[in-house]
Amino acid sequence: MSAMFRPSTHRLAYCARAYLRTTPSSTARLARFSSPIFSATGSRNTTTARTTTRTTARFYSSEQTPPPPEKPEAENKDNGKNKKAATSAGAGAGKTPNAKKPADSTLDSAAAPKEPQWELPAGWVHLDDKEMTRLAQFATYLPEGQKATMEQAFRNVKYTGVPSEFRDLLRKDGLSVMDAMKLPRIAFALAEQMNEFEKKNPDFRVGGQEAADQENNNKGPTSFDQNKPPGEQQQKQGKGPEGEQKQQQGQGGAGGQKPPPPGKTFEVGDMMSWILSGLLFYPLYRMISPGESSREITWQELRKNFLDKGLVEKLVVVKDRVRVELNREAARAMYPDSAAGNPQFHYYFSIGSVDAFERKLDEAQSELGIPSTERIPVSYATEGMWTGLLMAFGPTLLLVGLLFFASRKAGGMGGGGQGGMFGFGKSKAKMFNHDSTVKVKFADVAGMDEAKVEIMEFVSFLKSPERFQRLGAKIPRGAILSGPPGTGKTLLAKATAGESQVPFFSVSGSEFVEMFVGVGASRVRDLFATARKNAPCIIFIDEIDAIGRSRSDGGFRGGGNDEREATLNQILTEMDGFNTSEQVVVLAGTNRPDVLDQALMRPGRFDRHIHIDRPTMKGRVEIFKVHLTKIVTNEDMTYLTGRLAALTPGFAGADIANAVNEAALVAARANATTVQMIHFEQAIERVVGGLERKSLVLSPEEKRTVAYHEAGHAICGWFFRWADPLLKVSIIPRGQGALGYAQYLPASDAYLMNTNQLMDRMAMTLGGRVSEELHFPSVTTGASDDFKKVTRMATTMVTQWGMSEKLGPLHFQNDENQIQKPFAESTAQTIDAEVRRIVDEAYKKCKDLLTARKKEIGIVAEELLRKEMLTRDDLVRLLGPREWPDKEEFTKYFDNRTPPPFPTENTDSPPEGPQPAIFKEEGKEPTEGGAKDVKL
Ligand SMILES: Nc1ncnc2c1ncn2[C@@H]1O[C@H](COP(=O)(O)OP(=O)(O)OP(=O)(O)O)[C@@H](O)[C@H]1O
Repeated sequence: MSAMFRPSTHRLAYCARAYLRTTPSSTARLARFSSPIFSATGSRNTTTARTTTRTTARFYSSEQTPPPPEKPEAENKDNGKNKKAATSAGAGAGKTPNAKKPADSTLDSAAAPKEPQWELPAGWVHLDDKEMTRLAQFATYLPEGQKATMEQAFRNVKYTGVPSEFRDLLRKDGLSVMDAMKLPRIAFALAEQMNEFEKKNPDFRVGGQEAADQENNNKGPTSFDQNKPPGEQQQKQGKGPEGEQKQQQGQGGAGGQKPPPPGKTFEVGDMMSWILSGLLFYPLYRMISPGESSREITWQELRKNFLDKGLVEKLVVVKDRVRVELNREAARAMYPDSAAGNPQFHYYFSIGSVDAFERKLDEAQSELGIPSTERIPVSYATEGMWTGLLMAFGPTLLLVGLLFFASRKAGGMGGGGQGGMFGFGKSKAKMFNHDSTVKVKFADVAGMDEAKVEIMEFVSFLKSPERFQRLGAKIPRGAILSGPPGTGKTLLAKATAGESQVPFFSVSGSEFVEMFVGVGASRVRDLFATARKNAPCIIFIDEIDAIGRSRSDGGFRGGGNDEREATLNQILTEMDGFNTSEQVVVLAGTNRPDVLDQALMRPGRFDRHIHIDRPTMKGRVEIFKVHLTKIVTNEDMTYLTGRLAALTPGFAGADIANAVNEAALVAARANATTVQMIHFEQAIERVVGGLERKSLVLSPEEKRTVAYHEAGHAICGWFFRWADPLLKVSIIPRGQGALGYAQYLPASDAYLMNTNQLMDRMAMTLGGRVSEELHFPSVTTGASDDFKKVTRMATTMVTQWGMSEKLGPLHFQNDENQIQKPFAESTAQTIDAEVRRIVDEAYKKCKDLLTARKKEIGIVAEELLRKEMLTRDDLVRLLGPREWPDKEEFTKYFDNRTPPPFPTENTDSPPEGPQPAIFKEEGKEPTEGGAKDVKL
């Protein structure tokens, strides 16, 4: 076919070419000539524009009329649907398709409700339609989500204009690295200008305008859309006439960009970062994704798609590749949906040798009948060393530069501590102010009267500072609230804010720690700056040990502390920087006051150290009262709170809150209408001992062993004078690995223990094993945990409590982190010998008692096997009343009262794997200073 029509092809090709060639700098002219046409395309008639453009292109094809444009092979695959659109455009040459509204009229009628008030600043210029199209390309390569926003942001450029240097860049065919470096400056100027514009013309706010666009969607595309290549418009509006029709029916938005929520507006910072990211992203994207700015094609594709259609303007040979320079306007008209019309996009093909390429090109041109004077120019370029280097390292350098820029901004070093461009350095403190007032009051914090008194002073200071200032008193800058977890430190800080009715900034120490060095310090700066603005106020830093650790520890642990130290230094500086009249109080919470840096604790910073310990019996009663108000119960409150407090020695406020809530859950599970004593007891048992594991079925042999083991403990507790009285013993497995469970009621909150109490407790702990020895031919592994406790107790007696005559009143702290023991080898031997002596004594004491009470052990164990659980009353029935008087609280809450029936509850399944310890009694042995943690 091509052979048949060759003469006419030649003629047509010659005409088209003659037109182009006789015009000096054809490309430029063509572009300038076609620009108004494109504008008219947007405004009047798409097909006319395409036809006109096509006549300006070089046609060497074998048909008189331009052939239906085919897409380049590669693109056809990706974008086959576009082919239809292109074909219809080609076939429709000369016809008049549906007209579109003119750009300006659309803008006036739809996008812009009225003419904006705006004067172009000096050095700024308006963009023509072609330049607006180029501008739109900056958004082309952005991710979908950002693209629409970027396009909206650029829409107002029509009015605001751009710096003239930006227009120069837009006119260029490609951006150099130097050009790319100008972009941030331009972006800042542009963003500023656009914000100014929006301020003066609220109707033109990007979000608002978009909402208006959405409303006016039926009326036609916006001026910005019209400036897009026709292909893109077709894509957005649906294909061909149907698409336009749809749009006329008000459905055009369906195929177009997703409109943002109506009324959404952009802040200055938003605008800046959108524009900046768009402008930066574009060249960056182009540099790191060369695959998107160029595509390899074959010689056949070149011929079929470009050469035969007269679209090739020039060929540039670079080593073994040939870059194809197309007539952009013609290419765009022919392939509206492909990248061929994009001036930044290049096709290239590989060649075996330059000679072979030249020969092939000559043959092809001869076949197409192109006279030698009109042949496609071929130039030969060498890419310089710098270009090569830039291509190799440019993307990396740009990325590194951006990261550096971001981290500097993040650290606030360049941003003056304003939180940085991306807000890394902004404090994450939660602010509670008058609107979101902290509702907690001192009445909600129970059982810490001394701590409340201390902190009350801060409240008075914040409420009436003159009372203190009059007398020349300086108010403490801050207080450290320390204590075990869950004792109500955060609660107390909140209550302080709630009582003083001042803003409260709450932040956790760990929130200052980030990957970037300097972020923590920047956040501290930001926090204190915000606090000063909101003074009087309270800052609460929870878990301050995350950043306030002693700096001398740092070196020992090895590197990586720079960030933490910088943050700590910043806190120190900020706290020093307070003016005494500035009403900013800093409270901090920690479980580890011992590790804090001394500089933090010195007067002038956190001058007050408020230690909040686990609550006493009285404290627990009060805390229970606070939490029971949230629960539906008909129990006698005085008795209930007293009994529950007696049952929960060692519980912190959080444990109590949890136990009360658990009781309500247990009651709800049982479909009860109110929460009763049984539910509370069940909940406490659950909290202390873990879930019952009824699914763990023991063999009769094992059960028997467990029963005798537990009976041994119970008998010891019953007959040793200083042991804790037993409350309940059971052989129902509970929690992790505990096959038996005994609950003792410790002698109130014992803060001091004497040697007698310690010896009786150790003997009682060994009771399980001794009972096994007395009743069975061999012993089991079940007593391992008991031994651990006994050994630890004896070691502490010897090394810390000065309870060994041989060693005397010495304290040996054996630090596990230290390789060397802090005592001589002979001392170590003496310690070992003394520990052994004490344990042996306890063992002997236990064995003597249990041998004498072997019969009683049998009675208790058999009853236990029958009933699975025995209460104190059962023991009184079986063994007679206990010889030694019990504590007052014990008799008050546990004697002469019917013991609650043994609660039954849902069970969990046993954990996987072997369980080495088969008996476990809950509770801990006394710590330094007495038996604060006592068994249950
Ligand atoms: N004294 C108390 N009075 C009433 N409720 C308390 C008390 N102490 C703790 N609670 C309860 O325990 C919960 C947790 O307490 P909070 O968070 O204040 O403990 P914390 O000492 O800050 O713990 P951590 O050291 O783990 O941060 C509180 O929300 C409250 O319900």
